Amino acid sequence: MTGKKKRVLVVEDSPIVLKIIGHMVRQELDESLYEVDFVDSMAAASQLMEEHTYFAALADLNLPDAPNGEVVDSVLAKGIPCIVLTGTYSEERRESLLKLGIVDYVVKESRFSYAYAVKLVNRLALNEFIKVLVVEDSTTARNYVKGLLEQHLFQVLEAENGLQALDIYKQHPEIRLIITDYHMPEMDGFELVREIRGQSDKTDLAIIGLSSVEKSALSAKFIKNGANDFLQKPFFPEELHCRVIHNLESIELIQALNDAANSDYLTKLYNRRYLFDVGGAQYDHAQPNKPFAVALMDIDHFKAFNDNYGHEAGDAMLVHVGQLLKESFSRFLVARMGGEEFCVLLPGLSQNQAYTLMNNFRTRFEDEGMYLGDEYIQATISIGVTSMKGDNLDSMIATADELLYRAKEVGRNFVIGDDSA
Ligand SMILES: Nc1nc2c(ncn2[C@@H]2O[C@H](COP(=O)(O)OP(=O)(O)OP(=O)(O)O)[C@@H](O)[C@H]2O)c(=O)[nH]1
Repeated sequence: MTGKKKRVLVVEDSPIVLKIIGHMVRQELDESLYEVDFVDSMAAASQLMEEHTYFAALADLNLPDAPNGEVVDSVLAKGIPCIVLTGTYSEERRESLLKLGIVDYVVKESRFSYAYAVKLVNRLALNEFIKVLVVEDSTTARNYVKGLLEQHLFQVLEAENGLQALDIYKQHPEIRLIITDYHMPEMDGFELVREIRGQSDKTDLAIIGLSSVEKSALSAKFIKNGANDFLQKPFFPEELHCRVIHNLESIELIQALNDAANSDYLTKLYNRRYLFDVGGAQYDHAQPNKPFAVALMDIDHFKAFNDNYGHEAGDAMLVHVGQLLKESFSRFLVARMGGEEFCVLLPGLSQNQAYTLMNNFRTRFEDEGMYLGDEYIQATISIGVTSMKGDNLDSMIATADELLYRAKEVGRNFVIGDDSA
């Protein structure tokens, strides 16, 4: 990891609870991303907060030197998102904690509560990169929702009606969640949902509709129009947070499944299936008057490489090729076809341009080997590159394959293009 680690403070006086949280931290928080400090008193926590900048804190409400939640106040006063650990639960306690602006509270009941608290830290780190659009004409209601989302570190954008929301969504297509009211001037919530669903489906963008209790039929209508979920007003902060997290996690899960289905497990490049699905569509929709090149490449004598250095070293070499390809062709679709064969689609590139890029890659690969323990090992690659358009992507790949075969025939570590064939 290149950036600085995020620092998390845990303040808890019970040794047993500290031990369990320590275990959860090791299980849930990647140590290359987080640095966690454990202390058992307000005095020690105050000292550390003077010395470091914290990303988040888990703080016990009752400490021997701070029996009335003073540590929570001081964590919040420093602007640190705070997850409160409390031994007891009561309605008054809950209300007073929420008023303070904490991220969440966790009743110290079982290891599941501690797991929840620790996982929340990870969630906050993800939230920092997520844009949420709040669409609501009442400033008070909008600010309320915005404030709750900001406690969970989301980047919040605001719109007063559906039309404004559409405009903002156009400017920020990376928005992952829209929370929208129903009654608004210019364009109401239903119309907004219908419009948005014409552009993005439920697996790319979540929409939560807000409706009042008196008009509970609105909730069903929101869903029928394409919202992922709804929330009846007035709602508790916890309800909003749970719905938000639940909907984002669903999208993230689907995204992860899609990624797994489309990528190669070893090199993390796209796989053959993705190449033919997405690359095939790219080819079919390419402008007929524009060039389109396809390169197919294969590591030389890879069987011998495996025999000499072992299968694991072979795997490492495949990952190495994948990394170099990603770096060298970041603008283009790169896929692992299977085995030691890779493909790059180069829409818009002429034969000459594609040939030059491929030859540069060939020499780069030849020059930049990799370390296997202390040993520096190198390999070479042969490439076939064509810009002769066929009926479809398959036929171009077949042509590139013939050229690749020629590159092997003439001695390997070679690029063969249409002209040189
Ligand atoms: N380590 C490793 N090896 C693989 C993987 N997939 C395929 N291979 C090996 O790649 C080798 C490909 O060998 P061949 O097709 O005979 O070709 P080659 O030895 O590279 O020879 P040329 O292509 O003619 O230069 C086989 O030994 C496969 O076992 C993989 O995922 N990991």
